This record gives sequence, structure tokens and C-alpha cells, in this order.
Amino acid sequence: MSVVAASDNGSTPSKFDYDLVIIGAGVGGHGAALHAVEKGLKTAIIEGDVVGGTCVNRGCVPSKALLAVSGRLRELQNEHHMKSFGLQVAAAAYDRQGVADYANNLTTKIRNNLTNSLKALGVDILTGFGSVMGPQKVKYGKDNVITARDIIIATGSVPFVPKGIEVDGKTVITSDHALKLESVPDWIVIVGSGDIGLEFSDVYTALGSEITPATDGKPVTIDLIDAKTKEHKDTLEVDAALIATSRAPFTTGLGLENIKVETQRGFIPVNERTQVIDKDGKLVPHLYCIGDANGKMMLAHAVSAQGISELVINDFISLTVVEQVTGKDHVLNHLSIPAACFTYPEISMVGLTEPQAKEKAEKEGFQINVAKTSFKANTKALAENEGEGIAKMIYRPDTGEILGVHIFGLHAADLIHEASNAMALGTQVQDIKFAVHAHPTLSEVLDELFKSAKMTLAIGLSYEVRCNVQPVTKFFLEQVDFLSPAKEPIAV
Ligand SMILES: Cc1cc2nc3c(=O)[nH]c(=O)nc-3n(C[C@H](O)[C@H](O)[C@H](O)COP(=O)(O)OP(=O)(O)OC[C@H]3O[C@@H](n4cnc5c(N)ncnc54)[C@H](O)[C@@H]3O)c2cc1C
Repeated sequence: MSVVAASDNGSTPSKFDYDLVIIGAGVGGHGAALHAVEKGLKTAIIEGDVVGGTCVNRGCVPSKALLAVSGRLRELQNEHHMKSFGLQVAAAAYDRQGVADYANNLTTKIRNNLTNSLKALGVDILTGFGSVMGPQKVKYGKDNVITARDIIIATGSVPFVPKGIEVDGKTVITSDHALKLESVPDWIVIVGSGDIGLEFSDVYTALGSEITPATDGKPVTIDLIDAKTKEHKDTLEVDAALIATSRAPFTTGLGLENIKVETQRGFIPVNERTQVIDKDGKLVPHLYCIGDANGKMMLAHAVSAQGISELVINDFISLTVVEQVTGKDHVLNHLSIPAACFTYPEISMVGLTEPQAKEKAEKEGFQINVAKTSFKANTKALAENEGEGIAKMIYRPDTGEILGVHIFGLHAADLIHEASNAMALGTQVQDIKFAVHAHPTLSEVLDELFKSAKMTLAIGLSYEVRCNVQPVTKFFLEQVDFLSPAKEPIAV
């Protein structure tokens, strides 16, 4: 590696220290680095803090550890639920520090795994704050400059705190603080009801906090102002407030002005292939931005998918001639990426909501149908005494295209993948309904959903997808319809 003076700026280097340099070792940077090395690229990753980024250190991992513990506690404390199983449980309690340690230990373990995997594969981990100095040139730490054929920015995001709110880390906190579980306030207000706010409300309620507001003499005062009229509605006095009002991209100090890139509300503009776009609308050669910093979809698995997207890697390969590019142009379909909220019960979704699908249908001139099933009829859910839940699918009855699936119920976050994979692979309802599901499993909720869809053939015949509509049968149905138009669905 050559380390040159920081003042050596601007011109395009003729040979490079690395094939690929990634700024930020969160899930996005980590995933991209592993795949780049797999493809034979000499790769470095620059990290200003600790490997693993938000997901591992301040996001998915510790929050899911806390949810796992609090979920168990909630179940054990639910006497009615336990009795229905014929179980008697002595008063369940918890040790706050023990719960905090559990989450922290898991974080450390996964962070170490990630760091070791990078080292084992020969990725250089360069420590320090990174910035782009010019085309294919990056600075990190105090004065170290390296060159790279390609650069990926994967600098992620930080909690967004609206103006006027002062975070002190003790009584007014963000998710960064809350995940350490240094206290369990009696009365806490969660500002923001996105997935982070909802998940923390699950954790705190299970651990005994009161999420609704509060009595006098408390350290935190919250004024409720009507967002539209600005009229003062109420004042709450509580022990603590968790500010969970979304995330802001972490893109300051990245030297974007050196490559004529202007952020949009802090996000780095990219095209559908995550190539960075400059202020004149032109692509910046050899520069990509993945993950929360581009704002396309602020979820760990979406970030990883962007990082390992074949297009990005193929592009590097073609440049480094490690392999021949097969000409595959893979653009990640963000609509097929599932999202989940790990509350009790879980919520998951993929694709369009019903209003979004309606809008698209009106614009493009097609019909949509909605199918619904309940967990109440699912044997496994009933055996678990968890029959509360629904699944819903929005689809095109003329083509069988699945437009969106939403699930609310036990293990919804796991169940969604059958739908998201179907959408990613373009599988249609009339095909997936033949897939066989083991009994008794929760996956039968989706099986029922697919089977309950009602299709309409192009010539106007309705039939239930429950029948075996292979191409020959379809043809037969069409003939029947042609000879003697049927008004009622025909079940075969
Ligand atoms: C409480 C919480 C729970 C979440 N739960 C889930 C979940 O269940 N499922 C899910 O899919 N997503 C979840 N997320 C979102 C998920 O964590 C993020 O989408 C994901 O971590 C983004 O990855 P990233 O690689 O883009 O950025 P990050 O993970 O934020 O990583 C960016 C890295 O870049 C480093 N960095 C930044 N700037 C520089 C610089 N200039 N130089 C050097 N290093 C730099 C940072 O230190 C950081 O390590 C959660 C988030 C939070 C906050």
C-alpha cells in the first residue's frame, strides 16, 4: 500500500493500491468486502468506529436479544396463557444487568465473528475516519491516502433527533442508549411509532415500564403540539423519553464536494445500480454508495443485498479482469425485499400496500384482488395457543402477479419469505399454490392464502385457484366459456 501526502489531490491515479476500498464496516460494507474478496479483488475496508456498524452494535442484534428475553418474560408472566397449557409458573422476574449483559455479549460475539471473517479472508481493515479526496482516492485517519479502482461508500446512519429535543443519554435517549438497558424507567414516552419505537415499546412493557404518560414531578416534560395547527394539546411529565423518530444518513465529512456530489436530505443520490450521481446528474465513475447512506431501504438485509449485488461485483470483475463478465445485469428489485417488525405478535410485509396497489392499478389499467387468511384455522398456531393473526395478499387476478403480502401473527417475520421469494422470482399465484407445505406448520397460513386467490382468465371466466389449472385445463375452461359463457366460478 502506498501512503501519500494528503495534499496530493484531484488527479486520477494510474495504478491502484486496491481494487476496492469500502468506507464503513457495517453490514453493507462487510458483505460487499467478503464478496469482493471471493471474486479475487484486493480489498480494504475503512472503519472509524467498530466493525459491524449499526446492525451489530446498536441495532438488529442487541434489539433482537432484548426482544427475545422480554418475549419470554411476557409469556412466563401471562398466567392465563400458561394455565391454558396446564402449566404453573412461579412468579417470573428478571435481573436488569443480566438482560443487558445478554444483549451486550451477543453483540460482542457477532462483532468478533465479523471482524475475524474479514481478517481471515485477507481484507485489510484500516482504522480511522474515511473521506473521498478525489476520483479513486480516499483519505483515512489523520493523513493516510490510498487509491482504489473502485470505491463503495457504506457509512450508514445515526438516530434522527428533531430540533428542540435535547438528548442527554440518561432521561432523554435514542435507541443507541436504550439498547444498553442501563435503566428500565417506570414511565417512559416513546416518540415515534416506526419499527424501532414499536419494538422498544414491546421490550419496555414486558420489563415493566408504563409506556402511556404519566404523573407530576417527573424529570422529562413533553409538550404535545398539533403538527398541523401548532396548537398546544397536552403536557406529559415522565421519567424518560426515547426518541425513535427515524434515522438520518451519516454522510457529513465524506469529502463529497471533491467529486461534485450534493446530498439530498443527507442521502447520497444513486441510480438503481447504486452508482453515485453528481450534482449535474452524471454518474461518478467508480463510485458506489450502498446501505442506509443512500436511503433506498434502511434495512440490514436490503443493505447486504445492495452490497453483494452482482452488478456491482461484476462491474469490478470486468475492470479487474478476474473473471469474464457474463453480461448479467442484475438490478435489485427493492419491492421484493421483505420488512419485519419484531413485536408481539410479529408484523411483516413485502411489496405494495393495498392503497399503493390500487393507485398502480388505476394508473396502469388493471384489476387487483385481495385474499386473506387467519391464523385461527392453522393447527400449529392453535397448538401454540397463538391463533391471533392474519395474512393478506394483494394480487392481479388476470396474471396471478403477487403485488404485496402482509402478515401479522406468530413468526410473521419468518413466514414472509415464501412470498418475497415468489415475488423476487416472478412466481405467480396459480403456480405457487401447488407448492406443498408440511403439516402442521405455520407456513400453511401462506399456503391457504395462495390457494384462496381467485383468478380471472383473460376472456372473463372466473375460477378458483383451488382447482388444478394446468395449461391444458385452462384451455378447456376457455373453450367451455366460449361455448357457454359461465357466470359462476367453475371449480374442477
Ligand atoms: C434499534 C435498531 C434496530 C434495527 N433492527 C433491524 C432489524 O431487525 N432488521 C433490519 O433489517 N434492520 C434493522 N435495523 C436497521 C439496520 O441496522 C441498518 O439498516 C443497517 O445497519 C445499515 O447498514 P449500513 O452498512 O448501511 O450502515 P451501518 O450499519 O450504520 O454501518 C456504517 C459504518 O460506517 C462507519 N462509518 C461511518 N462514516 C464513516 C467514515 N466517514 N469513515 C469510516 N467509517 C465510517 C460507522 O462507524 C459504521 O460502522 C435496525 C436499526 C436500529 C437502529
